[in-house]
Amino acid sequence: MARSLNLEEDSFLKQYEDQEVMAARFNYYPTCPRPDSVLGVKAHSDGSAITFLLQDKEVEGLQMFKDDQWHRVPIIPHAFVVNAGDQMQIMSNGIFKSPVHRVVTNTETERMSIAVFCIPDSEKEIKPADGLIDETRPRLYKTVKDYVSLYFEYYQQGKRTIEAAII
Ligand SMILES: O=C(O)CCC(=O)C(=O)O
Ligand SMILES: [Fe+2]
Repeated sequence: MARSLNLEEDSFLKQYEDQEVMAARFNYYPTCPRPDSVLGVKAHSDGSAITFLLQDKEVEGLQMFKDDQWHRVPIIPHAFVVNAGDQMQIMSNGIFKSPVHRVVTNTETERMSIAVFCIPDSEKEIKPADGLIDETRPRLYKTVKDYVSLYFEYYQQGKRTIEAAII
């Protein structure tokens, strides 16, 4: 990802490695009699740097918000959905966007997924890479630390954490 922005290959990794965390979440969505009013997971962006998601290989449910609309994410069996998280949005100075997504429920079939979150070391400072800041593209985000703790606080209040990091 760094190379695709003409940065040194380790520019993002060196910001966050040492005690970085890979946390897996196993999601189980039972059938729901009222999918019109109940979500499996409310709209959010991930607080990670990167998320690898293995969707259920038969049951859809994940949706991404783009251009003011929700779009279903099709199932590609055995393929991962790779999402940039908020901390990647910060390190890339807004070039890689951390998408808002949600999971809808259905009346017919239960669904499962596994999300693996790659999370920077909570002791490390995360900030936009120097090579991505210039007069035409000013720095967009503050330096953050232990973003995930802040993330859970904001998540519970239904707010987007990335907004707190905007300069
Ligand atoms: O179940 C899914 O497809 C997505 C779950 C998700 O967005 C998450 O665990 O952060
Ligand atoms: Fe997510």
